[in-house]
Amino acid sequence: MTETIPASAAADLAVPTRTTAAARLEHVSKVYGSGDTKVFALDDVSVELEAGRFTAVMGPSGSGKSTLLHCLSGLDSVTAGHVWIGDADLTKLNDNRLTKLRRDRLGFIFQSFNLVPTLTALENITLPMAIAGRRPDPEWLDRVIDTVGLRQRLGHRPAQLSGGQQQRVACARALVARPDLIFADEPTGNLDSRAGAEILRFLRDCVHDLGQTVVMVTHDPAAAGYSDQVLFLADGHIVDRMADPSADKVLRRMQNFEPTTTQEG
Ligand SMILES: Nc1ncnc2c1ncn2[C@@H]1O[C@H](COP(=O)(O)OP(=O)(O)OP(=O)(O)O)[C@@H](O)[C@H]1O
Repeated sequence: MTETIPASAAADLAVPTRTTAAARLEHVSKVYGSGDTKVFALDDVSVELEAGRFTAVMGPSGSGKSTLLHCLSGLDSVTAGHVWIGDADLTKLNDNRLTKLRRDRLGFIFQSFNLVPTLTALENITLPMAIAGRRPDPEWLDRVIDTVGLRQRLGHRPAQLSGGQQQRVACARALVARPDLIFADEPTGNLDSRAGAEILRFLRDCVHDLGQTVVMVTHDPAAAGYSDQVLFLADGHIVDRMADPSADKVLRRMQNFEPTTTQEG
């Protein structure tokens, strides 16, 4: 037996009703192409992400997971609807204000890390804060470095690091400014299971100890098991929501996955 909430109830749960949201989508659609090639990557999705929670986003390939993350984090524009980060409506911000909001309040961990090849690991980690004219809190910087296991590699350049170590630099870079929200797209995709588990535990601690909010796209039920809740997407809709997931529960849900087109909002 899974403990997932039926899709119809999930729809109700996903409708924005509280004011403590770190982020929310309000009737968001994202359409790619036109005519015969038109794709509704997101189709009238409304969802609220409460502050201080770790949310995993799962679903079949092409269901809209990355699109949801990109729209939610202001990396991509929406075709219709509104996107809120706290009380800021991203669809109303000009490019400069959107860039500033992303820089000051959001952290990103994506599959391609875009480390600067000429900078050391430490310089890469602190670069976004340096650009913003801010200094990292030394204690927090130390904790981040130790947690991601980079203490012995701080002077190395990306080419001198393994793929896993480069990913850990990218994680540290996203975490060091203590952003309100961290958006992660398959953050442990190329890490071995031990290194991946360390990153996931660290993200979970950021949420539970420091009140940060993490939204993570993953295909891995074990990774989703670290989250507080899982949103399941299919065909551009949120079709289910699982509270207090475990890897086993998520795996069973994925195995039984029967995409429906339950409408949100
Ligand atoms: N730039 C684009 N142009 C046209 N169609 C796109 C574009 N980006 C995404 N799509 C389409 O939108 C839908 C959702 O894509 P998205 O990448 O969000 O899915 P996903 O769930 O993240 O998939 P995966 O698990 O394979 O990464 C897919 O049908 C995809 O082909």
